[in-house]
Amino acid sequence: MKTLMVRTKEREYPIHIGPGLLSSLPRFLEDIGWTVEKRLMLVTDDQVGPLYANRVRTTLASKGYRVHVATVEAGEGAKTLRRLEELTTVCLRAGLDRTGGILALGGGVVGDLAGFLAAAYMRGIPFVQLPTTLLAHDSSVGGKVGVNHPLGKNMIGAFHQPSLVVFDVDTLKTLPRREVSNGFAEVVKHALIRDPKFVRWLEENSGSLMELRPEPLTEAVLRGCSIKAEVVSKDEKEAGLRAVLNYGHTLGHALEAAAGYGTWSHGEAVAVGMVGAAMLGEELGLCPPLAERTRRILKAFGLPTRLDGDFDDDDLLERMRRDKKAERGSYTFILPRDLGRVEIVRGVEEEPVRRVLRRLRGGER
Ligand SMILES: NC(=O)c1ccc[n+]([C@@H]2O[C@H](COP(=O)([O-])OP(=O)(O)OC[C@H]3O[C@@H](n4cnc5c(N)ncnc54)[C@H](O)[C@@H]3O)[C@@H](O)[C@H]2O)c1
Ligand SMILES: O=C(O)C(=O)C[C@@H](O)[C@H](O)[C@H](O)COP(=O)(O)O
Ligand SMILES: [Zn+2]
Repeated sequence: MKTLMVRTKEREYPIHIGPGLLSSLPRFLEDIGWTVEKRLMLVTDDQVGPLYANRVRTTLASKGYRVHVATVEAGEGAKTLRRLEELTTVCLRAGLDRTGGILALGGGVVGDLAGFLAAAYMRGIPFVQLPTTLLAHDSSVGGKVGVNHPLGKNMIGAFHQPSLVVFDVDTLKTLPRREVSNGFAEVVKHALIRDPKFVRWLEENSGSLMELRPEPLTEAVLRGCSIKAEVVSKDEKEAGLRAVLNYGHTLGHALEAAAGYGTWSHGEAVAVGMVGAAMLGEELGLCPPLAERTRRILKAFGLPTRLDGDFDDDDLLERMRRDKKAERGSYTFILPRDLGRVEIVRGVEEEPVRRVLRRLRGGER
């Protein structure tokens, strides 16, 4: 097992990464001071629940914890205010009070939703992230929690740091292949924004990583989590630096919402968004040619790199102007300066963005 720490101004918490860790959950909870008196609400989805929820509940119950389980439907469609209200009802009926805690067992959807429940329930109770997707090496760390709005991704949310993250990499064995690719989009993102050596390592090891070979897989999760933890520790509330974690997301979020949440996975949309960001960096003369290399690495992880589908450019542009990073309706992007180095760029003109949308539709598949 490897442990990383996230250290913000107000708190610090561990991220444990390794195989078989769910069975040690009672010990990890004890380490952060959660006693058996703490009533727990385990939130999961209807795909993850049948695989892991019973095991987690039984492990905790055997040590004396009282654990309620709340299940939402699998997929992005569950990240809504409606589900938040329903989960609140479940918590109230179960008698959860301010001494209680939430466990988020699942991918980024469950993590964001249950984390927001924890942020809002009785104005805030603690929660623990138990990520089960590769993508969730990103979403479980850093405390961005929330739900979607029809007009934009994650438009309603909060910063609420977990008290603990336990990433049992054995859970990745049951991931469908599309979800493996989905998760690698954020791993590649972490490399592209911060670490050229990690980019080269991913290029060299894409084959064994896609086969989920335990050693390189754990290494990839660790390196991705380390980059996330380092950035969040320096800028918890996105005053500046943290925005680099949004590489590929200005277009990515617009695609997810425009296609209808859940049509494109988050990682697929971010993959196309990162190719677009590299193209935009090239168009604006900010970086050496990077779009083709970005495309190649993402393709090696089975990700899309083109804008296929019935998207209306004006609609996408409007959505990108509404992005959370935007100020006074101008386009803001995270753009590359070089391999492994990006920066926030405000006030981008519309014409180069339109050219990029056209470029993303052309070229080889
Ligand atoms: N808060 C953050 O910092 C942050 C970071 C990145 C992404 N996100 C959010 O995360 C969400 C995407 O997360 P995701 O890709 O994990 O999606 P997800 O939670 O929908 O999981 C993807 C699918 O895999 C299934 N699944 C999960 N674990 C499984 C397992 N071990 N075995 C078999 N099936 C399993 C789920 O039921 C679901 O159908 C998006 O809403 C995105 O906005 C948040
Ligand atoms: O943690 C962050 O900061 C990120 O930007 C990580 C992203 O991968 C993630 O998708 C996040 O939810 C996006 O945040 P948002 O503020 O753009 O909604
Ligand atoms: Zn993301």
